[in-house]
Amino acid sequence: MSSSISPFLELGPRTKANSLAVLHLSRDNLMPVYLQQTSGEHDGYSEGVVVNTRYGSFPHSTMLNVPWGSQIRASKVDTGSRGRKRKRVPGDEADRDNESGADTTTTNPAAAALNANGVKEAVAASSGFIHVLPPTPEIWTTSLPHRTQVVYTPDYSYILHRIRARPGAVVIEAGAGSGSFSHASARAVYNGYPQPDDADKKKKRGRVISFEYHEQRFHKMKQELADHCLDQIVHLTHRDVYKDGFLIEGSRSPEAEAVFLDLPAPWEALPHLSRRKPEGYTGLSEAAGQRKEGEGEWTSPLNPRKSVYICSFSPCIEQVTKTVSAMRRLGWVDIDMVEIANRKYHTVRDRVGLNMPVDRGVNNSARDDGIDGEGVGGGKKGGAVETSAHPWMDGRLVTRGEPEIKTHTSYLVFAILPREWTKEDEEATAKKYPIGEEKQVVGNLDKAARKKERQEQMKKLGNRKTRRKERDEKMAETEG
Ligand SMILES: C[S@@+](CC[C@H](N)C(=O)[O-])C[C@H]1O[C@@H](n2cnc3c(N)ncnc32)[C@H](O)[C@@H]1O
Repeated sequence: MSSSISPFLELGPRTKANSLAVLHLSRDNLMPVYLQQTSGEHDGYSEGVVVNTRYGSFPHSTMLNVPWGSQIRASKVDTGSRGRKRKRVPGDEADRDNESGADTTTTNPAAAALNANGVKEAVAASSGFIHVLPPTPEIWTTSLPHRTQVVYTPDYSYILHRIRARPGAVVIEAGAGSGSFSHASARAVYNGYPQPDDADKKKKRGRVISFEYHEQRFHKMKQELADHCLDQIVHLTHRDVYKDGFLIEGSRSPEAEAVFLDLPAPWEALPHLSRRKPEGYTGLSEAAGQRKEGEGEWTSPLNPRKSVYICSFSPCIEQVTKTVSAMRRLGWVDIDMVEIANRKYHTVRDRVGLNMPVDRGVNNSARDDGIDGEGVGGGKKGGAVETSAHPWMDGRLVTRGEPEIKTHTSYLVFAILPREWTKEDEEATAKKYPIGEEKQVVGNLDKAARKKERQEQMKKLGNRKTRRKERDEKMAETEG
């Protein structure tokens, strides 16, 4: 179990060593890396650990302790022993590492300037740059290693809102797949890490109770959650939820108030998400280490004091029909279906003209491009250029929508399972709020009654003011 705070939950202002960062190479090309502080040569590079991309080589030392979002210039890397080890053949892998043309020189590392960690100080190359981004669930979704189809941001932002995933909530999720939804829901429910005195203080911590039955995916995700310091927020269990339901630690209820199902047959999991033992329930398998049908009391995984909000995510309408039928049978209400038709809008500065030879709102050169001398929007290549004091404000601001809506992802079925209302609950409430014995009616529909209400309120306010005035006068007299 990890002890530090997840960068997905509480992000510092700057990048740090041994923490996840996402390298933004181009719009749809993101690369997650664990930034490392190395001492001395690493893998033949005198600058320590180096990331090689088509935009150049980037030693980790150049990406450490910089504000998130910083632009990082490619470096001329010193291949040191790596360069001496073997002769390069044009087109081999090491050669491709430097497609950008960023200089890769072989020098004597001992002769180069070393920093405090004993690695060579990186020297900026003549071209190539990337940006270093913080790991947010949104960025993770676009950069994560895909093990399955994933839930994308436009869908999960809406789902989390509809199932009321908020700090302190307990959300059940199945299946976990590639962990895209798990990361987003962990951030939504996070209200601090569990503390030893939580029970004494009656503090309820937000948690995601996640299930995955594919063994390899389960192990990969377990490791990923530990690496991201999310293992105390997301509790992942290896289980077939159709057979074995959603109880945790043997037969304990997680008392969930929200559920997200991303399963091929959600109607098979739904009976386990009931408040009482459903008719025709076939019980749990012994594999889950839980009681079998007929043994002991039925334990529901749902919070008995709250209405439960569910979303089931299915790619085809036949699955939706079956899910809705099962929900109706099992007492879910307010069932509706939504499809998110997401469309991206690009907002750019449209800068065209003789002085903008290659640039239509795209950064072709690095922000601090001291080498060509002119910076963004300039460039000597295009001839004499006049740039304004704020080149990023040049040109018309243009917004363009994607010509077509992206293909269908999934149908979202939402429903609510109200909390059970017993005779005892009714009696207790009637006792607390007796009908016909209200002390005061606020917001009367009758105009005259409302006027009277207002007058009475004004009178009360006036009385209070007079009383305060009298008290102040009395105090002034005594002090005098
Ligand atoms: C489409 S993926 C989920 C993707 C995930 N929501 C995400 O955002 O990354 C569906 C997952 O459900 C798992 N699964 C299928 N049937 C299951 C079952 N009966 N119990 C638990 N997991 C199951 C699959 O192994 C698969 O990983």
